Amino acid sequence: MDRYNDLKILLKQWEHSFMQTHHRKPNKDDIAAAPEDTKNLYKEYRMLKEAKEKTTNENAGCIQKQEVQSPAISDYWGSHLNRKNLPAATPKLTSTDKETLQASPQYFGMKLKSNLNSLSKERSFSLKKAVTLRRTPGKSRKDDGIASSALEDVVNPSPKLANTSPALLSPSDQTGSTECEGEPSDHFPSFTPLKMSSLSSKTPSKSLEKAQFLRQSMTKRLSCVDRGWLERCQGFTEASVEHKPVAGNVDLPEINQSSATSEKKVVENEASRDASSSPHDVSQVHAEKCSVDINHIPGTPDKLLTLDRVPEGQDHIDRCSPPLQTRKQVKKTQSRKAQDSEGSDCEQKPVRRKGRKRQRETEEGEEQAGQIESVQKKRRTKKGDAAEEKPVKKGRKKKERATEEEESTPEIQKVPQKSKMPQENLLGEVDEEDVRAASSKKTNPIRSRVTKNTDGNFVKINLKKKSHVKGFALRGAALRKQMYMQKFQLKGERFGGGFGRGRGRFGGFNRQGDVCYKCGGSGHWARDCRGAALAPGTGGSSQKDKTPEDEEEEPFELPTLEEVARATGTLCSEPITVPSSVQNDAGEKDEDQGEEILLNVIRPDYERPAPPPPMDPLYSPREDGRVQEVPPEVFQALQDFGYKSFRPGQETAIMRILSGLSTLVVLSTGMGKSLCYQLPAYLYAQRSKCITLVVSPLVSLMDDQLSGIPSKLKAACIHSNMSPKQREAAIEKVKAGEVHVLLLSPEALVGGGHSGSGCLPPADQLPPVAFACIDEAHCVSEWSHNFRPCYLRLCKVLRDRLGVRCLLGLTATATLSTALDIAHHLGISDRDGIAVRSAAVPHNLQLSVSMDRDKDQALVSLLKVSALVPWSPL
Ligand SMILES: Nc1ncnc2c1ncn2[C@@H]1O[C@H](COP(=O)(O)OP(=O)(O)OP(=O)(O)O)[C@@H](O)[C@H]1O
Repeated sequence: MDRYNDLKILLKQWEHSFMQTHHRKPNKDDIAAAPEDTKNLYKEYRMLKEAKEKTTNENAGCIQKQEVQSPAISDYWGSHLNRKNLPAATPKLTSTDKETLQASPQYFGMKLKSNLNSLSKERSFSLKKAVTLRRTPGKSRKDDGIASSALEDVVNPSPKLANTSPALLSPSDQTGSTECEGEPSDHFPSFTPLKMSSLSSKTPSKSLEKAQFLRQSMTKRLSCVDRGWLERCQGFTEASVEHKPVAGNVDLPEINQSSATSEKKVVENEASRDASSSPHDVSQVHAEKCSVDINHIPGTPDKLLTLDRVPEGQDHIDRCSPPLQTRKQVKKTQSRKAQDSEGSDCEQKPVRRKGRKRQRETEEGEEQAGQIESVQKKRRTKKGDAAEEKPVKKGRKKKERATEEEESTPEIQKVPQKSKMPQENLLGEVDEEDVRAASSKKTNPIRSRVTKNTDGNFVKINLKKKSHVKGFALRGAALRKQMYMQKFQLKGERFGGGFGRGRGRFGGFNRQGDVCYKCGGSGHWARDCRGAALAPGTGGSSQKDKTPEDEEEEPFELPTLEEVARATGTLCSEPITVPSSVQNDAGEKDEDQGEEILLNVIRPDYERPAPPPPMDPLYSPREDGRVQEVPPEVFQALQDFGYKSFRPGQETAIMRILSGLSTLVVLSTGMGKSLCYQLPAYLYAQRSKCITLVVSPLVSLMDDQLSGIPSKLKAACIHSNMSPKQREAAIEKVKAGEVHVLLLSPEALVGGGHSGSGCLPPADQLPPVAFACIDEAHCVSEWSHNFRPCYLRLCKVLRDRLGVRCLLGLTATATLSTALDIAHHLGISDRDGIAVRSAAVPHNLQLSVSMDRDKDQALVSLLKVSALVPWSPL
């Protein structure tokens, strides 16, 4: 080769120099006229070239033959015709090679046409044999589309096959190497991959002899080949010319290594290799079998039957089967496939077949293990099987997903992936380490997911429920109780009182008077008291509750009652004598008699702040207790209010109030009872700074009074519908003396609930109260139809807290007994206190009683009376 290249370089240089001098390429005459050295170089170059071409043709034939013989991995037509084995980038051809290759299909195409008619009459065509070849897996059909056209030429146009008579192929049948010699070297100099260059070791003389024979045989063989098939072969041929290895054909080097030396052995030892049962050699054996069978396919269709005769080779038949079928062929063979059960197996996916093969091998191994190994080893085998089946299943899924990727992946790369799986030996045993590795790969991700879910970072939410709370949450009654207690806690914080249950637990000690009954301290209630109020040893606080700080404190003993009485000067000097009868009855308590005497101390009453002194009346009554005559200023005030004269009862009532005499006014509605407190309030306010309290039971009445009060009077009201700020504002006005009349509810004055205090500030902060008017005074009487308990305490609070001595009761509905009862509460002792008491029924109101059962009809008839007709608005 080196000499050949050197000669080529030298001749190129000479031709280059010739072109520079003559400006044209050298022809034969120029070469003949060249120097002797150049001629010799040309001669030597031609010889070497011719010898090289012949050897390469032989190698190409061998490769084509051997690739046909190794369909276990590629296909019938060899890996060089397999599209998946084509290089990614088609290498470029030289100009001479291109011309040669472009010419060759045309030549053989014309040959094919000319021989078509004559050859078709010579041989018959068996569909059955062709059908056998059509059992091609879809995968192979899809991948090896290049070979499909070639297969069509083999199957359908039987005359073409007839052209390659057994006589011509007899040498190849006899020896595997002789068939390789049928390749033409002239027209396909680069058709043979240069991987076969190792065969160039054959002598050139032998090659020269065989070349002529091969030209004839190969010419005839190629005459039956499709032109398109040959054109598709150009790509691979070009790759061979460029000396680039086939990327996907990994079997080729192995074949090359063995083909030159042991090709015959492969054929001869076929029977002996069938006996080989090694699982690792199974594929190789079947591949060789297929290769042997396929050797006969192009020439003799009868040899196609060998595919069906392969006993174990369903898997390998698929591998050896033609890779591609056209759609027409598929349609034609569908019905035949249904009848042919054997062929149906060939159409199964390779992945599934692979898994079945693995299972079959595993079962065989189990059987062997059961015969040889002990029960303990059987268990190991089962474990190994379980671990092995999982990777197989996993492999199936992966293979389904990445079918195309695996198809393009070389077999060499797949082998190490398979080796990761747990392998079993001939006895069916599985290596435990492999099983652990496989199981760990399978189980680890699952475990990680499980730990992730049970980690606590994720909470399972039931969407059917309307709400979800992580962790413990109160529900139902417990939740309502919690909200209830929280409500009272807020109430205690805001108002300082609230419900008793909420005090100790939720606080509420924001009032100054809230102290513990036991120890007198603040901040806790008596039931929670742990202080020193309890006598030592009584067990108020256990030793466990005592903190070290408590133990360090000095013991404090409460003084006895005697000591307190003596200290305060309230100790009674003379002991109280207990009656004898009581002593006899309680003879058992004689021992404690002395202590009772000592405990008989003067207990001071609760000293309320002294009420302010009552205001002096504007007019003092006469000596006989009657009121004075109406002074002119009173009339003046009446005129100031816009009235010219008093109505009946008003004059007496006003003069009694101005005289400081409590009075009960019982007048009908609309008789002018309001003037009875408005005018005295105005007169008192004219004299000095004071206020008049008007207690009204209803807010509506207060509003009505405020709306109808004379402009001379300044009034304000305090009731429950007002906000605290509004109430405080009204109180501030009262304190400032800007209000003459203060209307308020009895609860606001007396105080509601258990607090015992109303909204009014202490009396010392208020202006002096001239008098108090109780509207709807019948509410005071328990016999009234509208009794309100606060009214019972009303007069007491007015007297005791505010120092009110003059009370005015106003009511429109009070019988005599009720009036007397009201007068009793108001402190009206004299009968004249009920100064004004009009008729219960006004004079302009006539009462009548109807005994009719049909009340509605009686009312209608009454309204139709002539006397009521003018009062129709009624
Ligand atoms: N001396 C008077 N002269 C003229 N009109 C008066 C006099 N006194 C009161 N009135 C008028 O009588 C009407 C009723 O007065 P008032 O509301 O005081 O009656 P009342 O007895 O208080 O009624 P009620 O029982 O509904 O409170 C008012 O419009 C008032 O202006």
